[in-house]
Amino acid sequence: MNILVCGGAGYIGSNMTAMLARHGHNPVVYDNLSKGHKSAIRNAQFVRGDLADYDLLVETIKKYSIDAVMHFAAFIEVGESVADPLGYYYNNFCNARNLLQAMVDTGVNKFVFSSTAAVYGEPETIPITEDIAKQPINPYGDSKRAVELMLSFLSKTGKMNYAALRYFNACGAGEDGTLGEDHQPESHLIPLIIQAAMGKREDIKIFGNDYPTHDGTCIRDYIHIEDLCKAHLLALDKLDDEAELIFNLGNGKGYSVLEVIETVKKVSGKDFTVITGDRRPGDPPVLTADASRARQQLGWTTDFPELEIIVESAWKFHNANPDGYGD
Ligand SMILES: NC(=O)c1ccc[n+]([C@@H]2O[C@H](COP(=O)([O-])OP(=O)(O)OC[C@H]3O[C@@H](n4cnc5c(N)ncnc54)[C@H](O)[C@@H]3O)[C@@H](O)[C@H]2O)c1
Ligand SMILES: O=c1ccn([C@@H]2O[C@H](COP(=O)(O)OP(=O)(O)O[C@H]3O[C@H](CO)[C@@H](O)[C@H](O)[C@H]3O)[C@@H](O)[C@H]2O)c(=O)[nH]1
Repeated sequence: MNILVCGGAGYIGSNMTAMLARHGHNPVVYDNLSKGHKSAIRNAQFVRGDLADYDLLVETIKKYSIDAVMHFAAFIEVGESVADPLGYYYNNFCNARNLLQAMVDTGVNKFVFSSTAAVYGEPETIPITEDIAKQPINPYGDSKRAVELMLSFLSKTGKMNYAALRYFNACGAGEDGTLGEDHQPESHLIPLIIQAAMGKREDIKIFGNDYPTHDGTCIRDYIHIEDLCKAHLLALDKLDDEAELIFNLGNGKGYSVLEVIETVKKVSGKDFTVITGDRRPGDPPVLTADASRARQQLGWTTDFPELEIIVESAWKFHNANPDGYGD
């Protein structure tokens, strides 16, 4: 299939682009490079453009005879979204609406959407199943939830089949460890700890050690980027017959911040300074996925569920690329 990968220069989108090519698809990356990296696209076809540019979207869809769209392009920082809600609703919701309009107007009716565990807010039950209440507690999660609702209504018109994939914490490096995480600025736990292990930052700060968890630090469900991308291929296949698919994507096993720090110490063989700071606003204590629906309905399996393997792949990437993609 000819697949438009919006946000294909970013962390997850670039891994997806590589996987699509490996599986015989023809990915076309559409990205404004506001956050992504041109070199992460490798030799995939590339259109530099913004999601707000309806005419360029339509032109691109027609030019490359696009059959389906995978949509990764968004702003992704919870804290930033609290400071700039309008910017987040604009890029994550209004621009997604623009993209969907371009698809409907050109007759493209398969859409895979990057959603997030942040749509659940502070869940009352753990592990999280897809059907529990969706009560986002920040503009980032709410902007993603708003797109989900728009997709649900749109699918009922018969004009769009969609999969909303609710990622838990994406991490590690894919494509033989050469496509890793390089966000500017970086806010994600594993790359930040690795920077501390590499001596690129003075320390790692734990955001709160007074949570109701076994060691007081937050628990998250870390999912390897390759396993995450694999689920997109499976979901895409299902969109021939299904109008509406919603899946959690996580391993179902939680690790605390302290356990992640210990794992990086073990994998790297390095010691570094760990300090404890205040809680970060908007952080729920525990987020772990019940992903049995994806396992049952998609036949999804994970190849790299162990945190140590995930951290090893990230460590390898950051050592080989100490300045990330260097741009
Ligand atoms: N990283 C995670 O753990 C995680 C977890 C849950 C959900 N997600 C979702 O997955 C998606 C990808 O995340 P990521 O970590 O790869 O982010 P990323 O920032 O690395 O990639 C996003 C890409 O989209 C591009 N982009 C943003 N706005 C654009 C616009 N208006 N027009 C064109 N291009 C634009 C950026 O340049 C970048 O290349 C996002 O939608 C995010 O919300 C990520
Ligand atoms: O320097 C740091 C950075 C993070 N953390 C903690 O580490 C955990 C993981 O944080 P982070 O890597 O920033 O991920 P999350 O905030 O859990 O969010 C990620 O995972 C969510 C789904 O679970 C997605 O919605 C988001 O897009 C994605 O960034 C959280 O408890 C943070 O408080 C620290 O203690 N110190």
